[in-house]
Amino acid sequence: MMSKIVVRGGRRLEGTVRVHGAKNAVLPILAASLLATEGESVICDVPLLDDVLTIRQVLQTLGAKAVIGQDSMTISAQQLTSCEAPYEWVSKMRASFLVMGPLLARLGKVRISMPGGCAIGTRPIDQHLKGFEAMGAIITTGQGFVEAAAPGRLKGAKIYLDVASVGATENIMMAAALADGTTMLENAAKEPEIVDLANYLNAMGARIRGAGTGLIRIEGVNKLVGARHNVIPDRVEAGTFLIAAAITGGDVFVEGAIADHLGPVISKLQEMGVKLTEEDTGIRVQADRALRSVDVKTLPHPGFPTDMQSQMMALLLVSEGTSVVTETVFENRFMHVDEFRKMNANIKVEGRSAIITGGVPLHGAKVTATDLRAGAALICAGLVADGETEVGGLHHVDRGYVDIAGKLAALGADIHRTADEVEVQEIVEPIVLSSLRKSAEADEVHVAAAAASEEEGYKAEEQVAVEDVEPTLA
Ligand SMILES: CC(=O)N[C@H]1[C@@H](OP(=O)(O)OP(=O)(O)OC[C@H]2O[C@@H](n3ccc(=O)[nH]c3=O)[C@H](O)[C@@H]2O)O[C@H](CO)[C@@H](O)[C@@H]1O
Ligand SMILES: C=C(OP(=O)(O)O)C(=O)O
Repeated sequence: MMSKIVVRGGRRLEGTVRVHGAKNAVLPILAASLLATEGESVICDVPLLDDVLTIRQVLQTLGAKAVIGQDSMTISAQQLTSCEAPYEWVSKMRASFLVMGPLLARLGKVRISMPGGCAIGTRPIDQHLKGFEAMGAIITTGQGFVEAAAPGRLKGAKIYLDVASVGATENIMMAAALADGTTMLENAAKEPEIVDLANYLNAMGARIRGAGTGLIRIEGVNKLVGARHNVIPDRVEAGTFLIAAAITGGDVFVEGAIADHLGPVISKLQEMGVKLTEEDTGIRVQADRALRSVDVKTLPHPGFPTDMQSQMMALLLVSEGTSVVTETVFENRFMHVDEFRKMNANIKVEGRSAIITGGVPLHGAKVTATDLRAGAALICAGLVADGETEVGGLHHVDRGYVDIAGKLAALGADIHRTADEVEVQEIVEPIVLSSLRKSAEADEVHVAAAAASEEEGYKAEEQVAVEDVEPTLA
């Protein structure tokens, strides 16, 4: 039996919840660690998510060491043994494609599976490839793979992105950090995770200016070395808890939430009548009266984040009046609408907009997370629905939330996760790692064991430098 999260609605959330490190920051940061030819990188505040375990597998497949510690990961990438990122991992998680820039810059060649589309949209990679080509890479695609070679070295270039893509900005920034000459990246994405990646790359010895604005200047350097870095708190997880608290009329302190990263979410919640107070170490959310409906349009940062759209929709379901939610970033990010309807929600979709008639009572139902944020949104709706809501499809939720049920239960929600027999039997390593999620004490024991067995593995295994390996590219 696949596990489910079971919520019984009606409890008001109260207390403090701590936000983990940001999934969307740690994934590119771990990919960027491949650029270090000397020294180790120690990445702190690493959330132990399934996506993090996936990128770790990718790094290991390429020959890097990636040892999990207590909320941290230590990466040594001095000797890479492969330039190929296989289908197995890239198909599992699109962000695996972020190793393309580092591998191309570092090794001059890469073979990587095409990430393909996913539930929320087709998600092309044309802007990533356009950037690499402008830097002199020769790219061929076929049989589900992208192969690229940069004879000599990548060259700095002026690159204009047709869409301000987060992933393309990150991939190009990482490649340009080791290129010959200066890259000017125009219409770059401005998300806080891009600033975090640039800070890490600069700590490794890169020369990047302007991250967080639409124009990023990257002066290529000859060498990057391992560095220590603390990942920023997860603004989407923080925003999810702001909404979970607000939907129950609760009073919660979201520790680690950074108001600057949550501007549009905070503004919309305030328009609705939610009280938010910025404190030194986080944000307090209080919602003690009926909420007003608002219209929301998703946009690239600093606009309203698409990753908060479904959670916001859950809150709009319980507010008075009619709201229009328009999704402009992904063409297919309304799959949660049908699931909300199972809970009695009144939503009409017209093209890229969803029209929500709020204030209709929600009823518990069996629903499925259609993507990661949809899962979080359904859990939020379950917190106020009458009766029991059973949320399945938790493999999506586990990609991006560390123990969401445990955190909500600690705030007073009536919520639990059922055991997960099939997944536990099928996935060997994540068993150890998911048990790490259970308690801080267990964490220490298992982390020590995992690290020790890994160290032994390294000793036993003969390391082969990538230069000694037959090129895998045609
Ligand atoms: C791991 C990670 O950080 N994921 C985030 C990242 O995804 P990701 O980096 O994949 O998202 P992008 O910013 O690239 O995508 C935004 C839009 O640009 C389009 N596009 C993108 C690349 C390209 O080469 N061509 C193109 O047309 C996409 O199809 C999409 O419509 O940003 C998204 C938008 O904020 C978030 O929802 C994801 O949570
Ligand atoms: C869409 C998301 O992630 P990804 O880009 O990894 O699919 C998300 O975090 O909501």
